[in-house]
Amino acid sequence: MTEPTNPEVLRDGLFGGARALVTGAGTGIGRAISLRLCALGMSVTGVARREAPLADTAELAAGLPGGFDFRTCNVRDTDAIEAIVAEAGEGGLDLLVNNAGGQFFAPATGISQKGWNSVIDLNLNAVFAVTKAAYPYLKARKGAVVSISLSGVDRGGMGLAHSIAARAGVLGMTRTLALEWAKDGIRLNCIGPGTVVTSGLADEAARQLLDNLVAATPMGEPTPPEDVAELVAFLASSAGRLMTGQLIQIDGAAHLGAGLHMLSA
Ligand SMILES: CCCCCCCCCCC/C=C/C(=O)SCCNC(=O)CCNC(=O)[C@H](O)C(C)(C)COP(=O)(O)OP(=O)(O)OC[C@H]1O[C@@H](n2cnc3c(N)ncnc32)[C@H](O)[C@@H]1OP(=O)(O)O
Ligand SMILES: NC(=O)C1=CN([C@@H]2O[C@H](COP(=O)(O)OP(=O)(O)OC[C@H]3O[C@@H](n4cnc5c(N)ncnc54)[C@H](OP(=O)(O)O)[C@@H]3O)[C@@H](O)[C@H]2O)C=CC1
Repeated sequence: MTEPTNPEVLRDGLFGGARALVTGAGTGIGRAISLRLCALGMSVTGVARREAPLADTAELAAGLPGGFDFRTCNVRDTDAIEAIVAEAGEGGLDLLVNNAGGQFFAPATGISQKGWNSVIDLNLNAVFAVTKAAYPYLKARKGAVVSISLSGVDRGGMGLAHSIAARAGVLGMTRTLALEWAKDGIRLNCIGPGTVVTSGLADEAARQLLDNLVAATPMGEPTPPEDVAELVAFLASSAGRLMTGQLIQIDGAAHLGAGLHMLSA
């Protein structure tokens, strides 16, 4: 097997002088993305609601070539997140990673209108607000946007009507903005991880679901957050310079398998 990192492309210092905004940087995939970008020299501003996990990410990033600072904010608070994007953007913005997100598993008949709206707000409306607010800054530096989605967005998934609808919306937005903003040199892509073992799936109640999801993944293993981070770095690098409007599923063939989309909590 080859190493996951191609030294020709993702080499030390690659992102020196570049700046990123990563939502949901306090834990899990967002933390892994932030640390990898910092290791490659990027200055990262992380956003999440809780200060303590963000401070832990900052501690882990200490000593890496890039830098990590953070702001606490609920991405569903449009005014607050737009102000943070503007503040970060004034210093220059090369990469936006829309990672904050999540949902609960429930059959559609068990999703109230409020529950639907909550998940759409978090996983679609907030992504639009952040991406639109970042536009002038990304345009100034021909930057990139990577939105973390879900494996199987184009297939559906039991118990995830709200989340799949939101992520499919983000994919449609991504493809449309890839067209509209191509003239500005801005590229936008989505990554669809399969099952990633993070704190969001760590409690006992989620354990059985996790085991079932992994068992239904053809390659039989979860996706490490570091693999997602590596793909983000690739898409942000010059190696991805002609890649835009794509959904890249990094899921051990979960989206092709017979069973994952049929599982529910
Ligand atoms: C090939 C196809 C494959 C398909 C599947 C592949 C999938 C791969 C594996 C996917 C695994 C995904 C993992 C992750 O996403 S990890 C991240 C983990 N963390 C989370 O997901 C947490 C996210 N949750 C939240 O942020 C919030 O809970 C949420 C935004 C969803 C809601 O926040 P809000 O503050 O608005 O919440 P409220 O408490 O006010 O509730 C709002 C309404 O929602 C209803 N609700 C909440 N939970 C449930 C539930 N479990 N069931 C039903 N309804 C729920 C709640 O009752 C409120 O509505 P009402 O007032 O009308 O009752
Ligand atoms: N884990 C998995 O199996 C998979 C996850 N995904 C997606 O990947 C993304 C990251 O997931 P993962 O790392 O597992 O999740 P985690 O729950 O570990 O991390 C989520 C991060 O987002 C932050 N966050 C959540 N809601 C908000 C909000 N409203 N405003 C600001 N920040 C917020 C959290 O911090 P705080 O709580 O402090 O706000 C935390 O930093 C999500 O979009 C998820 O749906 C996709 C496929 C599979």
